[in-house]
Amino acid sequence: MCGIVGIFGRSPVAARLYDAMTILQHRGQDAAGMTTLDDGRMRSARGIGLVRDVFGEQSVAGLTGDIGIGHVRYPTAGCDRPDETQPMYVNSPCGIALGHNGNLINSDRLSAELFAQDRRHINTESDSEVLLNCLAHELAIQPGGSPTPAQIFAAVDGVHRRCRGGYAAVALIAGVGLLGFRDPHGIRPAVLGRRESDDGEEYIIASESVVLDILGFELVSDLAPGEAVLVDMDGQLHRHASPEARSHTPCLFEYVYFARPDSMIDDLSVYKVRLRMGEALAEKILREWPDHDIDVVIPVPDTSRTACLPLAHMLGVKYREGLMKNRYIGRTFIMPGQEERARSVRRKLNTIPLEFRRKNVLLVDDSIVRGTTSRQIIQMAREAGANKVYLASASPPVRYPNVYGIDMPAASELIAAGRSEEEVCAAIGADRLIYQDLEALEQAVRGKNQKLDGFDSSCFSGKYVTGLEDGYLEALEARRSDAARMQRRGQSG
Ligand SMILES: O=P(O)(O)OC[C@H]1O[C@H](OP(=O)(O)OP(=O)(O)O)[C@H](O)[C@@H]1O
Ligand SMILES: NC(=O)CC[C@H](N)C(=O)O
Ligand SMILES: [Mg+2]
Repeated sequence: MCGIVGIFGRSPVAARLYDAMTILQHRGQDAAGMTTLDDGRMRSARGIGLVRDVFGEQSVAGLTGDIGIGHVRYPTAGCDRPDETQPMYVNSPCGIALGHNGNLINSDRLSAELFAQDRRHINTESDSEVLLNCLAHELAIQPGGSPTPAQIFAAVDGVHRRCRGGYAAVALIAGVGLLGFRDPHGIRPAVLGRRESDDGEEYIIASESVVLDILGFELVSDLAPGEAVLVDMDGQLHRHASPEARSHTPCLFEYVYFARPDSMIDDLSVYKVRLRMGEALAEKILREWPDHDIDVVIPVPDTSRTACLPLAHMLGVKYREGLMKNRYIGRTFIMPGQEERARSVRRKLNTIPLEFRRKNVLLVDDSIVRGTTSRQIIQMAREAGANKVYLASASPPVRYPNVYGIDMPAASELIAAGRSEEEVCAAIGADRLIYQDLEALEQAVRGKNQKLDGFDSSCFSGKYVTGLEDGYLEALEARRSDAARMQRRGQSG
Protein backbone atom coordinates (compact mmCIF):
# COMPACT_ATOMS: atom_id res chain seq x y z
CA MET A 1 0.00 0.00 0.00
CA CYS A 2 1.78 3.12 -1.07
CA GLY A 3 1.11 6.69 -0.03
CA ILE A 4 0.59 9.52 -2.49
CA VAL A 5 0.38 13.29 -2.13
CA GLY A 6 0.22 16.25 -4.50
CA ILE A 7 0.21 19.92 -3.53
CA PHE A 8 -0.63 22.98 -5.58
CA GLY A 9 0.80 25.77 -3.44
CA ARG A 10 1.40 29.49 -3.55
CA SER A 11 4.90 29.08 -2.14
CA PRO A 12 7.53 26.32 -2.41
CA VAL A 13 6.01 22.91 -1.63
CA ALA A 14 8.97 20.55 -1.15
CA ALA A 15 9.15 20.90 2.63
CA ARG A 16 5.42 20.32 2.91
CA LEU A 17 5.61 17.31 0.60
CA TYR A 18 8.38 15.94 2.80
CA ASP A 19 6.16 16.32 5.88
CA ALA A 20 3.23 14.74 4.05
CA MET A 21 5.35 11.74 3.09
CA THR A 22 6.50 11.20 6.66
CA ILE A 23 2.83 11.33 7.72
CA LEU A 24 2.11 8.62 5.13
CA GLN A 25 5.19 6.57 6.01
CA HIS A 26 3.06 3.77 7.52
CA ARG A 27 1.80 3.04 3.96
CA GLY A 28 5.22 2.32 2.48
CA GLN A 29 8.68 1.99 4.00
CA ASP A 30 10.72 0.77 1.02
CA ALA A 31 11.28 3.85 -1.11
CA ALA A 32 10.33 7.50 -1.34
CA GLY A 33 10.35 10.14 -4.03
CA MET A 34 9.28 13.65 -4.88
CA THR A 35 8.89 15.65 -8.09
CA THR A 36 8.26 19.38 -8.26
CA LEU A 37 7.57 21.71 -11.14
CA ASP A 38 9.36 25.03 -11.32
CA ASP A 39 9.18 27.36 -14.27
CA GLY A 40 8.34 24.53 -16.66
CA ARG A 41 11.09 22.22 -15.33
CA MET A 42 10.47 19.02 -13.38
CA ARG A 43 12.84 18.40 -10.50
CA SER A 44 12.94 14.98 -8.96
CA ALA A 45 14.64 13.04 -6.17
CA ARG A 46 13.94 9.41 -5.32
CA GLY A 47 15.62 6.66 -3.39
CA ILE A 48 15.36 3.46 -1.42
CA GLY A 49 14.48 3.70 2.26
CA LEU A 50 12.41 5.79 4.61
CA VAL A 51 11.62 9.40 3.78
CA ARG A 52 14.15 10.62 6.33
CA ASP A 53 16.87 8.41 4.78
CA VAL A 54 16.16 9.44 1.21
CA PHE A 55 15.88 13.18 1.74
CA GLY A 56 18.26 15.57 3.45
CA GLU A 57 17.91 19.32 3.81
CA GLN A 58 19.89 19.87 0.64
CA SER A 59 17.90 17.54 -1.56
CA VAL A 60 14.65 19.07 -0.35
CA ALA A 61 16.01 22.58 -1.00
CA GLY A 62 16.89 21.53 -4.56
CA LEU A 63 13.29 20.62 -5.29
CA THR A 64 12.08 24.10 -6.08
CA GLY A 65 8.61 25.02 -7.23
CA ASP A 66 5.15 25.72 -5.87
CA ILE A 67 3.60 22.54 -7.21
CA GLY A 68 4.68 18.94 -6.71
CA ILE A 69 3.91 15.33 -5.86
CA GLY A 70 5.36 12.78 -3.43
CA HIS A 71 5.23 9.01 -3.03
CA VAL A 72 6.17 6.42 -0.40
CA ARG A 73 6.44 2.89 -1.80
CA TYR A 74 5.53 -0.61 -0.66
CA PRO A 75 6.06 -2.66 -3.83
CA THR A 76 3.34 -4.94 -5.13
CA ALA A 77 4.71 -5.36 -8.62
CA GLY A 78 8.14 -5.48 -10.17
CA CYS A 79 10.97 -5.26 -7.68
CA ASP A 80 12.47 -2.91 -5.15
CA ARG A 81 15.19 -1.50 -7.39
CA PRO A 82 15.76 2.27 -7.53
CA ASP A 83 14.45 2.51 -11.11
CA GLU A 84 11.02 1.39 -9.93
CA THR A 85 10.70 4.05 -7.25
CA GLN A 86 8.17 6.77 -7.85
CA PRO A 87 7.19 9.34 -9.05
CA MET A 88 7.89 7.98 -12.52
CA TYR A 89 8.35 10.26 -15.49
CA VAL A 90 7.65 10.35 -19.24
CA ASN A 91 8.35 13.21 -21.61
CA SER A 92 5.82 12.56 -24.34
CA PRO A 93 3.34 14.03 -25.25
CA CYS A 94 4.49 16.36 -22.47
CA GLY A 95 6.35 16.05 -19.16
CA ILE A 96 4.28 13.88 -16.84
CA ALA A 97 5.34 12.59 -13.41
CA LEU A 98 3.06 10.13 -11.64
CA GLY A 99 2.73 8.58 -8.19
CA HIS A 100 0.47 5.55 -7.83
CA ASN A 101 -1.07 3.66 -4.94
CA GLY A 102 -2.60 0.34 -5.89
CA ASN A 103 -2.03 -2.44 -8.31
CA LEU A 104 -3.18 -3.14 -11.86
CA ILE A 105 -4.33 -6.65 -12.63
CA ASN A 106 -3.94 -6.37 -16.40
CA SER A 107 -0.55 -4.69 -16.59
CA ASP A 108 1.15 -7.51 -18.54
CA ARG A 109 -1.38 -7.38 -21.32
CA LEU A 110 -1.50 -3.59 -21.29
CA SER A 111 2.27 -3.35 -21.40
CA ALA A 112 2.38 -5.52 -24.52
CA GLU A 113 -0.48 -3.55 -26.05
CA LEU A 114 1.16 -0.20 -25.29
CA PHE A 115 4.31 -1.43 -27.02
CA ALA A 116 2.70 -3.01 -30.06
CA GLN A 117 -0.10 -0.51 -30.73
CA ASP A 118 0.84 2.72 -29.05
CA ARG A 119 4.61 2.71 -29.52
CA ARG A 120 5.36 3.17 -25.89
CA HIS A 121 8.28 1.34 -24.34
CA ILE A 122 7.80 0.05 -20.78
CA ASN A 123 11.19 -0.27 -19.19
CA THR A 124 10.44 -1.96 -15.86
CA GLU A 125 8.05 -4.54 -14.45
CA SER A 126 6.25 -1.88 -12.47
CA ASP A 127 2.52 -1.63 -13.12
CA SER A 128 2.78 2.05 -12.22
CA GLU A 129 4.92 2.61 -15.32
CA VAL A 130 2.12 1.00 -17.33
CA LEU A 131 -0.45 3.29 -15.71
CA LEU A 132 1.70 6.34 -16.47
CA ASN A 133 2.22 5.35 -20.10
CA CYS A 134 -1.43 4.61 -20.52
CA LEU A 135 -2.27 8.10 -19.28
CA ALA A 136 0.41 9.57 -21.56
CA HIS A 137 -0.97 7.73 -24.58
CA GLU A 138 -4.54 8.78 -23.83
CA LEU A 139 -3.29 12.39 -23.62
CA ALA A 140 -1.30 12.04 -26.82
CA ILE A 141 -4.41 11.10 -28.80
CA GLN A 142 -6.27 14.24 -27.72
CA PRO A 143 -6.30 16.68 -30.65
CA GLY A 144 -4.63 20.10 -30.58
CA GLY A 145 -1.77 21.57 -28.54
CA SER A 146 -1.72 21.91 -24.78
CA PRO A 147 -4.62 19.85 -23.43
CA THR A 148 -7.70 21.51 -21.94
CA PRO A 149 -9.18 20.28 -18.65
CA ALA A 150 -11.89 18.46 -20.67
CA GLN A 151 -9.19 16.66 -22.66
CA ILE A 152 -7.30 15.72 -19.50
CA PHE A 153 -10.50 14.22 -18.14
CA ALA A 154 -11.19 12.40 -21.40
CA ALA A 155 -7.70 10.91 -21.10
CA VAL A 156 -8.40 9.75 -17.53
CA ASP A 157 -11.65 8.15 -18.71
CA GLY A 158 -9.56 6.37 -21.34
CA VAL A 159 -7.27 5.12 -18.57
CA HIS A 160 -10.30 3.78 -16.71
CA ARG A 161 -11.41 1.94 -19.84
CA ARG A 162 -8.05 0.23 -20.27
CA CYS A 163 -6.70 -0.29 -16.77
CA ARG A 164 -8.15 -2.85 -14.34
CA GLY A 165 -7.40 -2.95 -10.67
CA GLY A 166 -6.94 -0.61 -7.75
CA TYR A 167 -5.38 2.78 -8.32
CA ALA A 168 -5.32 6.19 -6.78
CA ALA A 169 -2.84 8.46 -8.49
CA VAL A 170 -1.40 11.95 -8.52
CA ALA A 171 0.26 13.37 -11.60
CA LEU A 172 2.16 16.52 -12.35
CA ILE A 173 1.71 17.59 -15.95
CA ALA A 174 4.04 20.28 -17.30
CA GLY A 175 2.13 23.32 -18.47
CA VAL A 176 -1.16 21.82 -17.28
CA GLY A 177 -1.16 21.41 -13.49
CA LEU A 178 -1.79 18.86 -10.76
CA LEU A 179 -4.06 15.91 -11.54
CA GLY A 180 -5.51 13.31 -9.18
CA PHE A 181 -7.76 10.35 -9.96
CA ARG A 182 -9.22 7.26 -8.34
CA ASP A 183 -10.16 3.89 -9.83
CA PRO A 184 -13.77 3.25 -10.88
CA HIS A 185 -14.52 1.19 -7.75
CA GLY A 186 -12.77 3.58 -5.36
CA ILE A 187 -10.73 0.68 -4.00
CA ARG A 188 -7.77 2.79 -3.01
CA PRO A 189 -8.40 5.98 -1.02
CA ALA A 190 -7.78 9.59 -2.07
CA VAL A 191 -8.94 12.88 -0.59
CA LEU A 192 -8.98 16.47 -1.76
CA GLY A 193 -8.19 19.38 0.55
CA ARG A 194 -8.08 23.18 0.30
CA ARG A 195 -6.44 25.98 2.21
CA GLU A 196 -6.69 29.75 1.95
CA SER A 197 -3.25 31.37 1.85
CA ASP A 198 -2.42 35.10 1.65
CA ASP A 199 -1.65 34.58 -2.03
CA GLY A 200 -4.71 32.57 -2.97
CA GLU A 201 -6.15 29.09 -2.63
CA GLU A 202 -3.92 26.06 -2.28
CA TYR A 203 -4.97 22.46 -2.95
CA ILE A 204 -3.81 19.06 -1.83
CA ILE A 205 -4.61 15.51 -2.94
CA ALA A 206 -3.49 12.73 -0.58
CA SER A 207 -4.04 9.09 0.31
CA GLU A 208 -5.29 9.93 3.79
CA SER A 209 -6.98 12.91 5.38
CA VAL A 210 -4.51 12.93 8.29
CA VAL A 211 -2.06 14.69 5.96
CA LEU A 212 -4.55 17.53 5.51
CA ASP A 213 -5.10 17.91 9.26
CA ILE A 214 -1.43 18.18 10.00
CA LEU A 215 -0.54 20.47 7.08
CA GLY A 216 -3.47 22.80 7.84
CA PHE A 217 -5.74 22.00 4.88
CA GLU A 218 -9.48 21.54 5.24
CA LEU A 219 -11.01 18.37 3.85
CA VAL A 220 -13.15 19.12 0.79
CA SER A 221 -14.13 15.52 0.07
CA ASP A 222 -12.97 12.07 -0.89
CA LEU A 223 -12.50 11.59 -4.61
CA ALA A 224 -15.51 9.63 -5.83
CA PRO A 225 -14.93 6.32 -7.65
CA GLY A 226 -13.51 7.15 -11.07
CA GLU A 227 -13.37 10.86 -10.28
CA ALA A 228 -10.55 13.05 -11.56
CA VAL A 229 -9.59 16.47 -10.20
CA LEU A 230 -7.31 18.95 -11.87
CA VAL A 231 -5.79 22.10 -10.41
CA ASP A 232 -4.62 24.05 -13.45
CA MET A 233 -1.57 26.29 -13.55
CA ASP A 234 -3.74 29.29 -12.61
CA GLY A 235 -4.93 27.51 -9.48
CA GLN A 236 -8.44 26.80 -10.79
CA LEU A 237 -9.97 23.57 -9.54
CA HIS A 238 -11.80 21.36 -12.07
CA ARG A 239 -13.64 18.17 -11.08
CA HIS A 240 -14.90 15.39 -13.31
CA ALA A 241 -17.33 12.61 -12.42
CA SER A 242 -16.41 9.76 -14.74
CA PRO A 243 -18.97 7.79 -16.75
CA GLU A 244 -16.63 4.85 -16.12
CA ALA A 245 -17.44 4.85 -12.37
CA ARG A 246 -18.68 1.51 -11.06
CA SER A 247 -19.89 0.35 -7.64
CA HIS A 248 -18.22 2.16 -4.75
CA THR A 249 -16.40 -0.59 -2.88
CA PRO A 250 -13.38 0.66 -0.90
CA CYS A 251 -10.81 -1.78 0.46
CA LEU A 252 -11.81 -3.26 3.84
CA PHE A 253 -8.20 -3.82 4.79
CA GLU A 254 -7.55 -0.06 4.83
CA TYR A 255 -9.92 0.18 7.77
CA VAL A 256 -8.61 -2.97 9.45
CA TYR A 257 -4.89 -2.24 9.25
CA PHE A 258 -3.46 0.12 6.67
CA ALA A 259 -4.83 3.55 7.35
CA ARG A 260 -3.96 5.65 10.35
CA PRO A 261 -6.78 5.76 12.91
CA ASP A 262 -6.85 9.56 12.74
CA SER A 263 -7.83 9.45 9.04
CA MET A 264 -11.27 9.66 7.47
CA ILE A 265 -11.83 7.41 4.44
CA ASP A 266 -15.01 7.74 2.43
CA ASP A 267 -16.67 9.70 5.23
CA LEU A 268 -15.85 7.06 7.82
CA SER A 269 -13.54 7.69 10.75
CA VAL A 270 -11.01 4.85 10.82
CA TYR A 271 -10.78 5.28 14.60
CA LYS A 272 -14.52 4.89 15.13
CA VAL A 273 -14.61 1.93 12.76
CA ARG A 274 -11.91 0.19 14.81
CA LEU A 275 -13.78 0.88 18.05
CA ARG A 276 -16.84 -0.75 16.48
CA MET A 277 -14.72 -3.69 15.34
CA GLY A 278 -13.70 -4.23 18.97
CA GLU A 279 -17.31 -4.03 20.15
CA ALA A 280 -18.46 -6.53 17.54
CA LEU A 281 -15.69 -8.93 18.48
CA ALA A 282 -16.60 -8.64 22.17
CA GLU A 283 -20.22 -9.44 21.30
CA LYS A 284 -19.11 -12.58 19.52
CA ILE A 285 -16.95 -13.69 22.44
CA LEU A 286 -19.79 -13.10 24.92
CA ARG A 287 -22.22 -14.92 22.64
CA GLU A 288 -20.08 -17.96 21.93
CA TRP A 289 -18.09 -18.17 25.12
CA PRO A 290 -20.22 -16.67 27.90
CA ASP A 291 -18.34 -18.52 30.65
CA HIS A 292 -14.88 -17.46 29.44
CA ASP A 293 -12.06 -17.44 31.95
CA ILE A 294 -10.05 -14.51 30.53
CA ASP A 295 -8.14 -12.62 33.25
CA VAL A 296 -6.59 -9.90 31.14
CA VAL A 297 -6.89 -8.47 27.61
CA ILE A 298 -3.69 -7.34 25.89
CA PRO A 299 -3.46 -5.62 22.49
CA VAL A 300 -0.73 -6.44 19.99
CA PRO A 301 0.67 -2.98 19.33
CA ASP A 302 0.14 -0.86 17.40
CA THR A 303 -2.84 -1.18 15.15
CA SER A 304 -5.07 -3.38 17.33
CA ARG A 305 -5.01 -1.04 20.30
CA THR A 306 -8.04 0.96 19.20
CA ALA A 307 -10.23 -2.14 18.80
CA CYS A 308 -8.90 -3.75 21.96
CA LEU A 309 -10.01 -1.00 24.34
CA PRO A 310 -13.82 -1.32 23.91
CA LEU A 311 -13.45 -5.10 23.64
CA ALA A 312 -11.91 -5.33 27.12
CA HIS A 313 -14.48 -2.91 28.48
CA MET A 314 -17.40 -4.93 27.12
CA LEU A 315 -15.96 -8.18 28.46
CA GLY A 316 -15.52 -6.49 31.83
CA VAL A 317 -11.89 -7.63 31.90
CA LYS A 318 -8.76 -5.57 32.61
CA TYR A 319 -7.03 -3.98 29.58
CA ARG A 320 -3.28 -4.07 30.02
CA GLU A 321 -0.41 -3.00 27.77
CA GLY A 322 1.57 -6.17 28.33
CA LEU A 323 3.45 -5.97 25.04
CA MET A 324 5.79 -3.06 24.51
CA LYS A 325 6.76 -1.88 21.08
CA ASN A 326 10.10 -0.49 19.99
CA ARG A 327 9.00 2.64 18.16
CA TYR A 328 12.09 2.63 15.94
CA ILE A 329 11.17 -0.60 14.16
CA GLY A 330 8.73 -0.17 11.30
CA ARG A 331 5.61 -2.11 10.51
CA THR A 332 6.59 -5.73 10.10
CA PHE A 333 3.78 -6.81 7.80
CA ILE A 334 4.90 -4.49 5.02
CA MET A 335 8.54 -5.54 5.18
CA PRO A 336 9.73 -7.22 1.99
CA GLY A 337 10.84 -10.75 2.97
CA GLN A 338 9.57 -13.36 5.42
CA GLU A 339 12.95 -13.69 7.13
CA GLU A 340 13.11 -9.98 7.88
CA ARG A 341 9.47 -9.93 8.98
CA ALA A 342 9.99 -12.82 11.40
CA ARG A 343 13.18 -11.35 12.86
CA SER A 344 11.59 -7.95 13.30
CA VAL A 345 8.60 -9.12 15.35
CA ARG A 346 10.86 -10.19 18.22
CA ARG A 347 12.97 -7.06 17.95
CA LYS A 348 9.85 -4.95 17.87
CA LEU A 349 7.72 -6.47 20.64
CA ASN A 350 8.64 -7.42 24.20
CA THR A 351 6.55 -8.67 27.13
CA ILE A 352 5.97 -7.19 30.57
CA PRO A 353 6.01 -10.52 32.42
CA LEU A 354 3.89 -9.42 35.38
CA GLU A 355 0.92 -8.95 33.05
CA PHE A 356 1.22 -12.56 31.88
CA ARG A 357 2.40 -14.60 34.88
CA ARG A 358 -0.17 -17.24 35.91
CA LYS A 359 -2.93 -15.45 33.95
CA ASN A 360 -5.32 -16.50 31.22
CA VAL A 361 -4.48 -13.90 28.60
CA LEU A 362 -6.52 -12.79 25.60
CA LEU A 363 -4.22 -11.24 23.00
CA VAL A 364 -6.05 -9.09 20.45
CA ASP A 365 -4.74 -8.33 16.97
CA ASP A 366 -6.38 -6.53 14.06
CA SER A 367 -5.54 -9.32 11.62
CA ILE A 368 -3.67 -12.58 11.23
CA VAL A 369 -2.16 -12.75 7.77
CA ARG A 370 0.94 -14.93 7.51
CA GLY A 371 0.78 -15.69 11.23
CA THR A 372 4.30 -14.31 11.71
CA THR A 373 3.25 -12.05 14.57
CA SER A 374 0.80 -14.35 16.34
CA ARG A 375 3.10 -17.38 16.39
CA GLN A 376 5.83 -15.38 18.06
CA ILE A 377 3.78 -13.41 20.57
CA ILE A 378 1.96 -16.53 21.73
CA GLN A 379 5.32 -18.14 22.36
CA MET A 380 6.50 -14.99 24.14
CA ALA A 381 3.36 -14.96 26.29
CA ARG A 382 4.05 -18.52 27.38
CA GLU A 383 7.68 -17.74 28.14
CA ALA A 384 6.43 -14.81 30.25
CA GLY A 385 4.51 -17.31 32.38
CA ALA A 386 0.96 -17.13 30.99
CA ASN A 387 -1.38 -19.88 32.06
CA LYS A 388 -3.64 -19.95 28.96
CA VAL A 389 -3.04 -17.89 25.81
CA TYR A 390 -6.08 -17.00 23.70
CA LEU A 391 -6.01 -14.89 20.56
CA ALA A 392 -8.77 -12.80 19.02
CA SER A 393 -8.58 -11.25 15.57
CA ALA A 394 -10.68 -8.16 14.81
CA SER A 395 -10.96 -9.33 11.18
CA PRO A 396 -11.87 -12.71 9.66
CA PRO A 397 -9.38 -15.31 8.40
CA VAL A 398 -7.28 -13.97 5.52
CA ARG A 399 -7.50 -16.81 3.03
CA TYR A 400 -7.07 -15.20 -0.39
CA PRO A 401 -4.39 -13.08 -2.05
CA ASN A 402 -4.80 -9.35 -2.42
CA VAL A 403 -4.35 -8.02 -5.93
CA TYR A 404 -5.17 -4.34 -5.48
CA GLY A 405 -2.10 -2.95 -3.75
CA ILE A 406 -1.41 -5.06 -0.68
CA ASP A 407 1.54 -7.38 -1.06
CA MET A 408 -0.02 -10.71 -0.18
CA PRO A 409 0.24 -12.43 -3.55
CA ALA A 410 0.47 -16.09 -2.55
CA ALA A 411 -2.32 -18.04 -0.87
CA SER A 412 0.24 -20.62 0.24
CA GLU A 413 1.83 -17.99 2.52
CA LEU A 414 -1.42 -17.11 4.29
CA ILE A 415 -1.76 -19.07 7.48
CA ALA A 416 -5.54 -19.44 7.15
CA ALA A 417 -5.58 -20.48 3.49
CA GLY A 418 -6.87 -24.02 3.27
CA ARG A 419 -7.07 -24.28 7.06
CA SER A 420 -10.06 -24.37 9.37
CA GLU A 421 -10.06 -21.99 12.34
CA GLU A 422 -9.14 -24.92 14.61
CA GLU A 423 -6.18 -25.73 12.40
CA VAL A 424 -5.00 -22.10 12.44
CA CYS A 425 -5.33 -22.13 16.23
CA ALA A 426 -3.10 -25.21 16.39
CA ALA A 427 -0.63 -23.78 13.86
CA ILE A 428 -0.06 -20.61 15.87
CA GLY A 429 -0.05 -22.51 19.17
CA ALA A 430 -2.98 -20.74 20.87
CA ASP A 431 -5.32 -22.30 23.41
CA ARG A 432 -8.30 -20.74 21.66
CA LEU A 433 -8.74 -18.52 18.62
CA ILE A 434 -11.66 -16.22 17.91
CA TYR A 435 -12.06 -14.53 14.54
CA GLN A 436 -14.45 -11.69 13.69
CA ASP A 437 -17.14 -12.70 11.17
CA LEU A 438 -17.02 -10.97 7.78
CA GLU A 439 -20.58 -9.71 8.03
CA ALA A 440 -19.88 -8.23 11.47
CA LEU A 441 -16.69 -6.59 10.16
CA GLU A 442 -18.50 -5.03 7.20
CA GLN A 443 -21.24 -3.79 9.50
CA ALA A 444 -18.68 -2.34 11.92
CA VAL A 445 -16.92 -0.50 9.10
CA ARG A 446 -20.06 0.79 7.47
CA GLY A 447 -21.80 1.95 10.65
CA LYS A 448 -24.69 4.15 9.52
CA ASN A 449 -23.16 4.94 6.13
CA GLN A 450 -25.73 4.17 3.44
CA LYS A 451 -23.71 5.53 0.53
CA LEU A 452 -21.20 2.75 0.01
CA ASP A 453 -22.24 -0.09 -2.28
CA GLY A 454 -20.09 -2.56 -0.38
CA PHE A 455 -16.41 -3.29 0.11
CA ASP A 456 -13.51 -4.94 -1.58
CA SER A 457 -13.30 -7.83 0.89
CA SER A 458 -11.32 -10.09 -1.45
CA CYS A 459 -8.65 -11.25 0.98
CA PHE A 460 -11.40 -12.51 3.31
CA SER A 461 -14.04 -13.62 0.81
CA GLY A 462 -12.16 -14.51 -2.38
CA LYS A 463 -14.51 -12.18 -4.31
CA TYR A 464 -12.70 -9.65 -6.49
CA VAL A 465 -14.77 -6.59 -7.40
CA THR A 466 -13.06 -6.16 -10.77
CA GLY A 467 -13.23 -9.84 -11.64
CA LEU A 468 -10.01 -11.77 -12.37
CA GLU A 469 -8.85 -13.59 -15.46
CA ASP A 470 -8.52 -17.36 -15.18
CA GLY A 471 -5.05 -18.29 -14.04
CA TYR A 472 -4.23 -14.79 -12.72
CA LEU A 473 -3.77 -15.84 -9.10
CA GLU A 474 -1.65 -18.84 -10.05
CA ALA A 475 0.62 -16.68 -12.21
CA LEU A 476 0.86 -14.05 -9.46
CA GLU A 477 1.88 -16.66 -6.92
CA ALA A 478 4.48 -18.12 -9.26
CA ARG A 479 5.97 -14.69 -9.83
CA ARG A 480 5.71 -12.99 -6.46
CA SER A 481 5.71 -15.60 -3.70
CA ASP A 482 8.60 -15.25 -1.23
CA ALA A 483 10.13 -18.41 -2.65
CA ALA A 484 10.02 -17.09 -6.22
CA ARG A 485 11.54 -13.80 -5.14
CA MET A 486 14.32 -15.50 -3.19
CA GLN A 487 15.10 -17.64 -6.19
CA ARG A 488 15.30 -14.59 -8.46
CA ARG A 489 17.53 -12.82 -6.01
CA GLY A 490 19.82 -15.86 -5.86
CA GLN A 491 20.01 -15.99 -9.64
CA SER A 492 20.83 -12.32 -9.98
CA GLY A 493 23.72 -12.93 -7.58
O1 LIG B 1 0.03 -12.32 10.61
P1 LIG B 1 1.08 -11.38 10.16
O2 LIG B 1 1.61 -11.74 8.82
O3 LIG B 1 2.15 -11.18 11.18
O4 LIG B 1 0.38 -9.97 9.88
C1 LIG B 1 -0.51 -9.35 10.75
C2 LIG B 1 0.19 -8.44 11.72
O5 LIG B 1 0.96 -7.44 10.99
C3 LIG B 1 0.48 -6.15 11.28
O6 LIG B 1 1.27 -5.52 12.26
P2 LIG B 1 2.54 -4.59 11.93
O7 LIG B 1 3.65 -4.98 12.81
O8 LIG B 1 2.82 -4.59 10.47
O9 LIG B 1 2.09 -3.09 12.22
P3 LIG B 1 1.40 -2.36 13.47
O10 LIG B 1 2.52 -1.96 14.42
O11 LIG B 1 0.74 -1.18 12.85
O12 LIG B 1 0.43 -3.25 14.13
C4 LIG B 1 -0.93 -6.36 11.81
O13 LIG B 1 -1.30 -5.30 12.68
C5 LIG B 1 -0.80 -7.66 12.57
O14 LIG B 1 -0.23 -7.43 13.85
N1 LIG C 1 1.44 -0.68 -2.67
C1 LIG C 1 1.27 0.04 -3.75
O1 LIG C 1 0.40 0.89 -3.82
C2 LIG C 1 2.23 -0.28 -4.88
C3 LIG C 1 2.15 0.61 -6.11
C4 LIG C 1 2.80 -0.08 -7.31
N2 LIG C 1 2.02 -1.23 -7.70
C5 LIG C 1 4.24 -0.46 -7.01
O2 LIG C 1 4.54 -1.62 -6.84
O3 LIG C 1 5.06 0.42 -6.92
MG1 LIG D 1 0.20 -5.31 14.21
